[in-house]
Amino acid sequence: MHYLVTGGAGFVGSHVVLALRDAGHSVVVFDNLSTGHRAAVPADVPLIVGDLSDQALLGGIMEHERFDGVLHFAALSLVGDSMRSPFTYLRQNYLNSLQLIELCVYHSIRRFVFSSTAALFGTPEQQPIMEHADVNPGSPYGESKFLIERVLHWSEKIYGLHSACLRYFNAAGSDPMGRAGEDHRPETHLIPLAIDTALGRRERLSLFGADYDTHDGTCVRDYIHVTDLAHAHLVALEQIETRSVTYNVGNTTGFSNLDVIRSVERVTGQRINWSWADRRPGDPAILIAGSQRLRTETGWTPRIASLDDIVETAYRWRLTHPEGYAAPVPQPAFSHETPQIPLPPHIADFPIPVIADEAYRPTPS
Ligand SMILES: O=c1ccn([C@@H]2O[C@H](COP(=O)(O)OP(=O)(O)O[C@H]3O[C@H](CO)[C@H](O)[C@H](O)[C@H]3O)[C@@H](O)[C@H]2O)c(=O)[nH]1
Repeated sequence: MHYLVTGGAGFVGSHVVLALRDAGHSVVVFDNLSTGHRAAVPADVPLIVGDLSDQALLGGIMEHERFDGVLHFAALSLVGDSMRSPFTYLRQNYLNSLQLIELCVYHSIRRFVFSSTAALFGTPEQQPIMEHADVNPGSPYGESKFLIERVLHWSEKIYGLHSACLRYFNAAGSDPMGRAGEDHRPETHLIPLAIDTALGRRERLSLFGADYDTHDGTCVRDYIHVTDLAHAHLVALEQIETRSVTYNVGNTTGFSNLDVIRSVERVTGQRINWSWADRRPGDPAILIAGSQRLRTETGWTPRIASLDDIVETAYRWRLTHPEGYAAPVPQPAFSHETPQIPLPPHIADFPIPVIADEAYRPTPS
């Protein structure tokens, strides 16, 4: 199959690109490199550097290439950030995705995999959180993802676009073969920050909130290895041959922030210098996945399930990539410059399709 992967230079997207290629699929990555890295895209995978808001460019690419499906990762993804910049999150995540989905329908692309989030559940009473739990986003980030799920719901009902909404819990770790890793700038996620503190690359780690209603007062999260998460995309693609699905993707085990600190200390053999800080706005106390639907319907199961093993892969990547993707990564002589696939000469003038809904309807076969 031939897939377009938006945000394929980012943390989760780049691991999914590897999984797709390992499974024998061909991939084109579309990324504006605002948070992703050119070096995170394998050298023989075409990378088109462009922004999701550039409908003309996306439309031109879809006109030129026949994609069997789109996997959509490009998004702003920080809960705390979204509390400070709600409109930016809603506009960029929701509007850009809406346009992308419209383009998919217009170009008769039949499969769409969407990186959704546990953040759309807010602060649920019941843990683990099942797929049918009430949606009540606790942040504009979670809300923006839920709005896109609704667009996909109607896109299937009216136009037959099959989609998988994968609600990620906390993606962590790195490719066990060392081909990709986590490199956010600035880094805001607990595990890489704790590792960098253990390595002496950061002076101190702040732990946000000591008074949550959890076993030790710190937030509890369900950490899912990014390669297991990537495999969930492969099995989801099989499912959406015939229908749309929504899955929670997690390990079904919760670890507190203090548990994470202890795990990083075990794996690295170093004490972590940390101190308490105020709660971070938008953080729910506990998020633990009920992933039963994904497991029973697809047979998927996490292979790197222990927290120490997850941390170990992240640690190994950091040791070999102390500067993340900024360090020189050996590249073959053939290097990709934008755009990687030949685009039609009239690309810049490609008309933005503003078309009556009727035009989208698949012709009855
Ligand atoms: O310096 C830090 C950084 C984080 N934390 C805490 O560590 C926990 C995990 O925080 P992360 O930033 O690592 O991850 P989040 O749970 O905020 O968010 C992640 O998981 C979410 C779903 O649960 C979304 O998918 C989101 O995009 C993704 O970043 C939270 O309690 C957070 O407050 C700290 O105490 N100190």
